[in-house]
Parts: sequence; C-alpha cells; structure tokens
Amino acid sequence: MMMELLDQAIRERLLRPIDVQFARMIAPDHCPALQLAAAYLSAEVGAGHICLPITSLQPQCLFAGRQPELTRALWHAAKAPDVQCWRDSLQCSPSVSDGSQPTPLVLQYDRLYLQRMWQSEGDVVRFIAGSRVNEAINENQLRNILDQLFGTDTDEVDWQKIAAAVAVTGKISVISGGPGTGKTTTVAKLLIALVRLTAGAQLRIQLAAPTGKAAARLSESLGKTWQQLALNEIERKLLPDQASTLHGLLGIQLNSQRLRYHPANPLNLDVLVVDEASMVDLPMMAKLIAALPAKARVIFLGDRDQLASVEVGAVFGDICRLAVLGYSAPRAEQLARATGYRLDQLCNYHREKKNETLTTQTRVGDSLCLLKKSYRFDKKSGIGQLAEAVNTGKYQRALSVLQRNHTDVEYVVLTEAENYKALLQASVIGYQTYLEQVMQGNDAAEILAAFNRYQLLCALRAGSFGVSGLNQQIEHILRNKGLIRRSKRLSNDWYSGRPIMIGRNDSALGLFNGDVGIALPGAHGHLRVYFQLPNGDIKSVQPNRLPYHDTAYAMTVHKSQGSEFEHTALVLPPHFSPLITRELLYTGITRARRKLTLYASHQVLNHAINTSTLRRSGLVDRLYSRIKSD
Ligand SMILES: Nc1ncnc2c1ncn2[C@@H]1O[C@H](COP(=O)(O)OP(=O)(O)OP(=O)(O)O)[C@@H](O)[C@H]1O
Repeated sequence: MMMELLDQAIRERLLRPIDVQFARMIAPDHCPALQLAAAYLSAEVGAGHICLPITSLQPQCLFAGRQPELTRALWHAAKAPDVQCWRDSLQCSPSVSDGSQPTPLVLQYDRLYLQRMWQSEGDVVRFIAGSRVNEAINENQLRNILDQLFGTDTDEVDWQKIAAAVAVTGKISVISGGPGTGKTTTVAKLLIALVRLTAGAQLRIQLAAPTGKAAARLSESLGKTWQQLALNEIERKLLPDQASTLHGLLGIQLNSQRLRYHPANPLNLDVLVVDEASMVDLPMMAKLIAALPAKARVIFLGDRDQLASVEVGAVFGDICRLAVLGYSAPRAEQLARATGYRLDQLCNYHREKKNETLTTQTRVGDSLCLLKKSYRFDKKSGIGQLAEAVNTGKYQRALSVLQRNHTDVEYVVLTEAENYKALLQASVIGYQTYLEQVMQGNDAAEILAAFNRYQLLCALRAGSFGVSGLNQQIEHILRNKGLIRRSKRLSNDWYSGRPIMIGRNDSALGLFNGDVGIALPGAHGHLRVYFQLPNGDIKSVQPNRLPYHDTAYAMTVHKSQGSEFEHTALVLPPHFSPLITRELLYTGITRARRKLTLYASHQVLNHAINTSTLRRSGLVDRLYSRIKSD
C-alpha cells in the first residue's frame, strides 16, 4: 500500500524515483512509517536540507502542503499519528540508530539523517566547537599593529578592526558582511597583522574560494589592497598572491572520491582564508576540515544573507546565527584591549554575562564578527538601499527604491510581451561591445574583461524567462544582426565569441563549475575556448575537450555566486515559483557593482521578498547540546 502511494508521489512529482528506490532498499514492507520517512528524507536532502525533523511528518507539513489528498493518504498509510509514534517506529527499525551503530539512517534530537550527513555535520560541529581564543598573545604588540593598520580613532567603532582582532586572536573565525563591507580589506590587513605578530616565523598562508571566479577575485582584490599598504620585503614574500579553488586546494580528483589532502596527509599551511564561504556545502566543509593540520588557523569570509550552497546545507549561515549571542565578557574585554574601544562601544557585549561560564556556543559566538557598513554603496545608492530592503523583507520599501529614479537602478515592470522584447534588446546592447571586440580580433584577456561588464541573470533555468529560453532568443537576435556567425568547422553550437559556463569540475583540465570562457579563433584559425585562471593567466582549451557546459549570455543567480558584474540585469519570471526567494533576489541584486536593471512584476517581487529559504539542519542545536553529549 505505502509503496503504491510512493509511486504515485513520483508521478505527482512530489518525489524522485531515486527517493522511492532508497526507501525500498532500506525499509521492509511491514515498516510503512520508515518507508515514507526514508523516501521523504531522501527528497529533502535532494532539496538541500541536511536532515528531516520528525515533527514535519504531519499531513499539513509533508511536501509543503502540495497534493493534500495524496499527502493525507501517505500519512494514514504510515500508521504513525503523532511524533511519539514516529519516534517509536523509527527507533525499532534495524536501519535506524542514534549514531552509535553504522546504520543507513540516524535519529538524533528528533531529526532523521542519512548516516553520511549526520557524520559530516558532527565533524563540523566538533571542529567549530574546538574554536579557542588565544590568550597567550602579546596584547600590547597586537594593539600597536592594529592601530597602525586601522588607525586609532575611537569615536566610532570600526568593525573591521574588531573583525581583525577576532581573527588574529582566535583559531577559527567567521566574518560575514554584505557587498563592499570590506571583508577583503579586513582580511588583507589581518594577514599582515598575523605576519607581523609572528615576525621571523615562516607563516604558510593559503587562500581559497569555492569557484575559480571567486578565487580570482580574491587574489586580485587582496593584491590591490596590499599594493596600497607599506609592506617590507619579508611581508610581501609571506603574503600569498594567488588563491585556489577548494577543489584545487584539496586535490580532488576528477570523477573520484579520492583527495590528495586528508587527515593522514594534511594540508601544508598555518593559515587558511576561505572566501565566499556561504557557498561551501556540508560535505565540502567536512572534507576541508578533515584536511586541516591541527594547529591551523582558519578564517571564513562570506555573506550570510546570500543563497546557501547549491548542494546541501548552509553551514556558514548556520554558524552566523550564533552572532545573536554577542561576545562573552572575557572576550569583549580582550577585544576592547586589542582595539582601544570602550566595552560599551562593543554593542554586542552584555554586561549581565559578567560571571557566565564559557560554553561551546559562547565560544563560537566569540569567533564571529558581522560587518555592516558598506563602503561600496553609499547611503544614496539605489543598489545598496534595494539590497537592504530585500534583505529585511520590506516590499514597499523595495518598491519605493525602485521607483525613485536612482541612477544605478533601473526597474522594468515585466508584465507584457513588449517588455520581453525590451529585455532582449537591452541584453543584445549589453553584449554588443565584447562581440565587436571579438570581430576586431582583440586579445582574449580584453574580450573576457569586456564580457564581464554586463551579465543577464535569471531566477530559473527553464522557460522563456529562464536561462535556456533567453540564451536561445539572444543568440537568435545576435545572429540576425550579424554579431555572431556559426563556425564551419565545428558542430552547430560553436561560433567565435560564444560565451560558455562550465557546469562540472574537471581538475585534470583545471576548470571548475562556474568558470566562464569565450570561444575565439586560435593560432590556426580553429576555435578554442579561453578562460582566465585565478592567477590572472589566460588558458585555452579545445571545445570538444570541455566538461559539461552551457551558453552563458544568461546564467542562473545560483551560478553567478562568487562573481560580480559592472552591470547586472536580473530577470524574475512573470509567474511566481517557490524557487524565487528573498535570498535569491538579494544575491542577484548584489552581483551588480555599478548598475542593476531589474525585470520583474510587482507581484512576483512581493512574493520573492516574503519567501525566505530555510535549510533544515541540526548544526546549531548540536552545538548547543554538545556539552551534554556528542
Ligand atoms: N574602512 C574603509 N574605509 C574606506 N574604504 C574602504 C574601507 N574598507 C573597504 N573600503 C573600500 O570599499 C570597497 C569594498 O571593499 P572590499 O572589497 O574589501 O569589500 P568586500 O566586502 O570584500 O566586497 P565584495 O562584496 O566585493 O566581496 C573597496 O573599494 C575598498 O577599498
């Protein structure tokens, strides 16, 4: 009975065949509750959640209220009317344990996990909980160094200085801030502070980011910041000039689970900076942590309000939730001594915590710093105000920003076919400059830079307002205008100037998911695809050797994470989809450096601003309960 209903759920697109297959594998026919829980858990993990709270196994919550009749039938067939029954049914199954046995499923704190997800989450919890503040540091020396780097003005708190103090005095630190809040500037200075504090020691510093684009941006902006600061020869030598992708850093092999770096062969570094950490999924985070040497210091940078990782989990966002705790009293006092601010200026500090005992969660809170002041967008900037309104869920405010004629924000109400044409025409104008450079035979670096100035972002992949429809339409118009011409030598997809985005990592080629390249004639006239590497070098690859890729006039907001464009055009489809969330909108808006054009209807915009993504995990609760168990 249950399996028949689960098969029906596949037909209704509530479940994927793989979810039901999984349930079949681990749950016998006489355990309908386990069958439903296993299939639903598999689907939830497929949707990015780490676990399934068993409290959500109720008819009104199952499958987010879609297909209520089928959902109710599934729930009845499970014969588990309340949470206690679910607990009992699951706990008595040989496929479920509390984690002490190697069972396929783990039930802990009323959350059901796949064994490997539970394991990875536990690894991250243990690592984060191991965060310690370094009390042995020479505070006078630190104060002098931070004063040199950040100045001595104490009228207004410079949270960048606090963030640097947090990172320099802690083993693990997490710095979150929106666009232009100075994360890179802070990390540039705090790395100098670390080098100065450990004068004479050969500090091994490495930089990494989840995508090639983000790694390239990190190398470039750190390099620029260091150029502006007075550094001596030794400091220049110790500060790294290149960031790598996390895949490259860990030596992840193509189509293999094997890593070059792991607990038995840890990474050769003392300090690791991970930028765009909100994009790092749980399995990758667990791999990274496992490969770190015991004494390594790690600094995670990111924006907690952006979309979470494409795969499972939102580790960075989860950890940042502990920022509400503020700093413990001893930590606030140490930070005040290191930076010269008064305790009452550190607004996160709570006096009533004076005699508290330090717990795991307060120690994690002590490792965080949120940067809020944007140096890129001033108070008058439309992009900054719009991002803020979206992030705080204020639709009316967002609408008034959009309607106020800011020079950096253009709003096109997307309701009619006319506006669709206008969107296509604007995109063609946006891409015209780089295509003219392609025709003039300019060099690849110049063309790649020109392509980067304008980017069309879509909320969805499918449909005429999605990536596939817009790519097709734009190519069609560009061809009619003579701006692109098909290659005679290669299959129909290829032509000089075709922009593509890599969709799968290929470590042998050194190309990673999200890398953007442009097809251009090589030395013998044959098309090759040119990419800019994280170190700024240009490399070219034959089109037929590329891993999975797509045309990239339009790309999804998900794929654009870690990149920024001078002019970003963001398209929301005219009909709402649950995939269009506040985080997606915020991420899309904040990809724009100087200009944003938003194509959206009022209604979809309103829905998006009021739909916040929740990635279910047990990370925060496991951190809280670590003292008792784990
Ligand atoms: N304290 C500061 N005073 C003045 N300008 C600053 C300060 N901090 C950063 N900036 C400037 O603001 C801009 C953004 O800084 P930065 O690149 O460090 O921010 P970010 O948070 O890393 O940005 P992104 O969103 O690109 O990751 C840069 O031009 C930088 O020089």
